[in-house]
Amino acid sequence: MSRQLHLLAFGHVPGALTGAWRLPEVATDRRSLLQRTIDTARVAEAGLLDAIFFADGLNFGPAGTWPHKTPDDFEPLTTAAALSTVTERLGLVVTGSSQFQAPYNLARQLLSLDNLTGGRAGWNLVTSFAQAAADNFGTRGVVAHDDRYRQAEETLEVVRALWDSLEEDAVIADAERGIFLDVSKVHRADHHGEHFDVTGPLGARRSPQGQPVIFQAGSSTAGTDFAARHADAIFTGHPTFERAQEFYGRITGQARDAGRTHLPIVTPGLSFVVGSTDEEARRIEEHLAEAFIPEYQAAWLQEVDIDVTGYPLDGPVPLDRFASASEKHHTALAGYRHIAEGSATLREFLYRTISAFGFRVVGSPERIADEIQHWYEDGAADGFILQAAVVPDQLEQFTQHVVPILQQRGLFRREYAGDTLRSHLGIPAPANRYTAAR
Ligand SMILES: Cc1cc2nc3c(=O)[nH]c(=O)nc-3n(C[C@H](O)[C@H](O)[C@H](O)COP(=O)(O)O)c2cc1C
Repeated sequence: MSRQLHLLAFGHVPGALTGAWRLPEVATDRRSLLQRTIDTARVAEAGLLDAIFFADGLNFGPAGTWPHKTPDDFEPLTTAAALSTVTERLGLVVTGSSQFQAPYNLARQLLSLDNLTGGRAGWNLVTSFAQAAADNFGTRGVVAHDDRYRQAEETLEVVRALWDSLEEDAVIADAERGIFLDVSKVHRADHHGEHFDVTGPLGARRSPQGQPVIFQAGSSTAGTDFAARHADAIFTGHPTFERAQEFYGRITGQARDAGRTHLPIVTPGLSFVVGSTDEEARRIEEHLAEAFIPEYQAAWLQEVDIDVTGYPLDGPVPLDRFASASEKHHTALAGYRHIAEGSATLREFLYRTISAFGFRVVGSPERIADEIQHWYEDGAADGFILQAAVVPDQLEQFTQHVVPILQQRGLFRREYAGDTLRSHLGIPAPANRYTAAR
């Protein structure tokens, strides 16, 4: 299959802009948060996007953020299940922690979602860096970084073994004999490792796409090593084309070295403001900026060991309040430093960090399409995760005005080629290990 651009959208309401709830058009909107989430998924599907994506930090964030937050932190898996009933083709990618969830539960929930959605589920496997998340699970401190990846490795091994419990043709449904399953095609995981002992089998049939798609976002040495070997698709975030291109070359090189024939898809974050002209986009940007809450953002950054709370917003960025580049937040810190160096004031820095997971473009549909094409054709990305400031509004501007340009240029699909997330992403279904061994 020829190479194809992939577009996913963040599904969190009311959007990626902290303080989006203050915008008059949001504050006076009578839709419930659930309805706004549903509308966002529908816009994503009408725009033929590959998937909608839900991140998850397993905590409510630093206390300094609480006064400014909306309690819309829906749990990703249940949200995706609800959205599956109002969409037909759109992929649904949910974050699940290898650190705090038992592999059996993860395997069961994700394969259930995959079956219930006709093969549209993806798992964003995270190792959960936040101390505040650890505090919610009764663990005494965050497990050391590289140990988290060792555990992630074993979690994924167990989950995949459980997903292989039933071979494709295990179901025979012989009503006459009362035999539903051919037990020679049902397998226990019988896993005994450093962190887990799991017997299995998992009583769920193979999904229409074989198995859920694995997404990963590691950026440290251990993280990229893990992603290069295991991920079907890789989330990442870079403030400049050059950094993204370097990352893309490195991670696909690592995947090749690991012997992978089907290379992972790399999708950096793209934060955008689209208007009919560059001038209009700038006006919309000014309007959005009025809702921004710098105090929220300063408090939020404490989570990645940057503590600039209490410093004058119109003064310089206090760079000595940034942790030295730790493995813990490797790429994030590098990205924030880059932003800090180009910001005249702390206020400007804080505003620009709302798109820290990615590149930011403010402009006409053509300008945004040009950037996408440049990154895609010049080796920096296979696609993007769209982080609209306000959803569904800004996402809809994108699907209505940028997507048609990408289609005209032959970069993006004009219709879905299949019904599963794997078919959108062009990723083959993995063979069941027992079937393959026959
Ligand atoms: C687009 C994107 C989305 C992410 N979503 C989550 C998330 O939902 N939950 C989470 O705990 N971490 C999330 N992360 C953080 C990564 O899982 C990872 O911890 C981070 O990139 C640092 O990499 P490292 O763990 O290899 O140091 C995300 C990262 C990116 C770039």
